[in-house]
Formats: sequence, C-alpha cells, structure tokens
Amino acid sequence: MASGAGGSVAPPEQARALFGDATPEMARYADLLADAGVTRGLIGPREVPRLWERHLMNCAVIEELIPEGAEVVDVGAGAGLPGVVLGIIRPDLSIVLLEPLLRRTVFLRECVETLGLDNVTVRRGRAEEVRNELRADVVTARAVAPLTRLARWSLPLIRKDGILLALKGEQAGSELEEARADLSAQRPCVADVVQVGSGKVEPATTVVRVRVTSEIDTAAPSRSKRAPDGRRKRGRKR
Ligand SMILES: C[S@@+](CC[C@H](N)C(=O)[O-])C[C@H]1O[C@@H](n2cnc3c(N)ncnc32)[C@H](O)[C@@H]1O
Repeated sequence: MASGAGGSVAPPEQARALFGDATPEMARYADLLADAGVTRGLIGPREVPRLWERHLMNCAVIEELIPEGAEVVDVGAGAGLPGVVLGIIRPDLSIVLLEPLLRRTVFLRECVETLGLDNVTVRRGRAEEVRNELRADVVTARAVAPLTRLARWSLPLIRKDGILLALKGEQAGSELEEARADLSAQRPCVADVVQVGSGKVEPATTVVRVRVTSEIDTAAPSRSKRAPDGRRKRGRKR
C-alpha cells in the first residue's frame, strides 16, 4: 500500500466506546483511508479530521439493522464505506464490495488483504450488470445515487424479505415519498425511514429501509456455504 499523505487520526473516546475490541482494526482502516485513500484521491483531505465521526461511526451504527449471518452487497463501495466498516465489526456477515472503478477496487482489495477480512470480497462491476449473479439478504449503499435509481439497480439483487439500506441525509423522508410509487412498481416492497445510532453518533444516522416482499424470478447461486444450522461459519484470518 502506498503511503505518504495525511497520517492518522486517533480514535475519539466515543469511537472506542462504539468499537470496543475492534478499535485497533478500525484505526488501521482509518490510517489506510487517511494515507493511501487521500493520495489516490478516494477521499478528500478535508475528510481526514472527521473520518471517525462522519464516516466510520456513522456507517457502523447501521449494523443494528442487519440480521445475523446475512449476505450483504455494498453497492458503490467507493473506499469501503460502509462495507469495510461492517466487515470489521461483523465477522458473521458475508460482504461483497461492489464497485465499478478499477482504482477503487485496487484500494479495496488492499484494505481487505491488509486487514485480513476473510468475510469480505471485492467485485468490480455495476449493480445493474450483476443482477443475474449476485444475491443478497441486505444491500447497503451510501452516497451512490438518488433513491429511485438506486432501487432500480439494487432491488433485483435482493432476496424475498431482504432489505435495501440506503444511508441518506436529512431529506430522506421527502426522497422516499417521491420515490415510493416507483419503488413498489419495481418490486413489491415496504419502505420506511429509520434513525440508528442515537446516543452513539451525533447526529444519528438516517437510513431509508426498503423491505422486499416478493420472490426474485431468476435463480442465482448462493455465494457461500452455510453450516447445517443455516448460520455461516465464523472466524477470520489475522
Ligand atoms: C460518491 S461515491 C460513495 C462511495 C462510498 N459508498 C462512500 O460513502 O464513501 C459513489 C460510488 O458509487 C459507485 N457507483 C456509481 N454507479 C454505480 C453503479 N451503477 N453500481 C455500483 N456502483 C456504482 C461509484 O464508482 C462511486 O465509487
């Protein structure tokens, strides 16, 4: 991994409280973002002082919406937000970081390798190109596209009873109301806006949650083998 940019930012007290034992690993990821992430133009240098509060912690709190052992696709992962964060704090999840741009996938692969995240894989491509190959219980997306377009790309990837979690800002409610009819026309679903992380992050993270209530009509193979009890095997290479 190339180095030489902005150095590192120590985790604030609230981050230590939120991440617990995962804090050192999260700090390594923060260093990768602050260093190679900045020199390669994947995040702006002005983001470095607010990496923890605005990016890592803000992303991490969505984990409370994700069921145990879920298969997750992070659409438009960019430099790994929220997918890498989730991979660090939730080793039970199986996560695909889906990203079309080569230099971003190179960085993501380096992060996965450096952090030893064997529950995370990187896939180069656009969401609309992988609908016959990838299936997810949960699709996450942050700062990727307006909701209608994001849903058009993402809903075909989601299993029945699976969810799209779109991290949005203050306009989430109005964006959802404008998109609601279009979402239902794409696939039967129910959608709401939820706040997560109250008391852990300030402000709380706003998420548009879309639960798909219909089966996918085309079959695609599962990405990972489940144990006989239906749960994924845990464990991580260090
Ligand atoms: C503004 S960045 C956000 C990255 C990251 N999620 C974050 O919050 O920092 C949007 C990302 O979406 C990716 N993207 C754009 N269109 C896409 C598509 N159709 N499928 C998957 N990713 C896409 C872009 O390449 C870019 O990396």
